[in-house]
Amino acid sequence: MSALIIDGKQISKDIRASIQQEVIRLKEHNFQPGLAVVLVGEDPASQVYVRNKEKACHDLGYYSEVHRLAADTSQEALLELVDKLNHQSNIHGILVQLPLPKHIHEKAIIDAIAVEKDVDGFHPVNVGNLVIGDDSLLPCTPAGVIELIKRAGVEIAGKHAVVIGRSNIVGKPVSLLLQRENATVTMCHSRTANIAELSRQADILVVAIGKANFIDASFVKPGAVVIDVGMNRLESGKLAGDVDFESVKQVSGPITPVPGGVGPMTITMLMQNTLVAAKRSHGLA
Ligand SMILES: Nc1nc2c(c(=O)[nH]1)N[C@@H](CN(C=O)c1ccc(C(=O)N[C@@H](CCC(=O)O)C(=O)O)cc1)CN2
Repeated sequence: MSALIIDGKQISKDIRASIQQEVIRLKEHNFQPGLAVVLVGEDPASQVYVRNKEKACHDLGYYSEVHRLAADTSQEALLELVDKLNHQSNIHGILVQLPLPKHIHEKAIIDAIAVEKDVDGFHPVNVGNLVIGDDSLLPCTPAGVIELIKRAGVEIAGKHAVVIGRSNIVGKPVSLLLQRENATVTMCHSRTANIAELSRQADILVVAIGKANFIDASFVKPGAVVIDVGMNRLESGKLAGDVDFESVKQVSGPITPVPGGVGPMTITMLMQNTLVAAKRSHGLA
């Protein structure tokens, strides 16, 4: 039997359609969510992501500002811009595109974003709230992973989830979110001795290790849900996930492809977070 392919593009479309309905309702009350995106430098992939964020804002009817700054912009100048956006009442979400040029201390910039406008969910207060289970803006890619699993009709509670990768932006938060959904979570990383053995125990396997095609069918229990967060650009220019999709889909249950799986959800969840931040700023959520 062939596995169900979890279509991140279609799920994204469905979520955006309901966001759009809500934005129309808010507009009737003269209220428009606003997102500011800041890009420093000319990294080609970042330029594409920022353009896609700008387009998503336009399509959904958000107010948006994109600040494109030169690669040699100083940390002080960037902090000044963040401070200005923190005080701008028509901006409810601020996103500084990562990675930043090496001379800028990423943490200093993230820490400077107002907690209630941190639609990336990277500010330490939002991370802390996630750890203790309080309401917070959730990091977009991990939130997208949970949404994909749920919309594939998979019950998370009581399952054994194995997360491969422990980054601050994916592995750690996705583990916390799975735990919040009442999964039992095992985290593996580059120093885990028996990754294959542990991942074969997973009912839900989330892979975010940054190594192209690292997971083959021998790592996967028959029927397990497989979520591939990897995005590795091969020398050929092709994009590959961390999961060898062709091999794994022969044994797995529902599985995400790359591209077209988790990736499209990142911007959709950013739009969702911006809506939540905007509504909260007006006491509506
Ligand atoms: N401030 C942030 N910076 C970065 C984040 C983030 O969440 N916040 N994530 C990534 C980049 N990113 C959004 O910013 C992003 C990455 C990938 C996709 C996506 O749709 N991928 C497609 C394939 C695209 C391609 O062909 O290159 C897919 O997987 O289908 C969207 C957004 C790093 N920076």
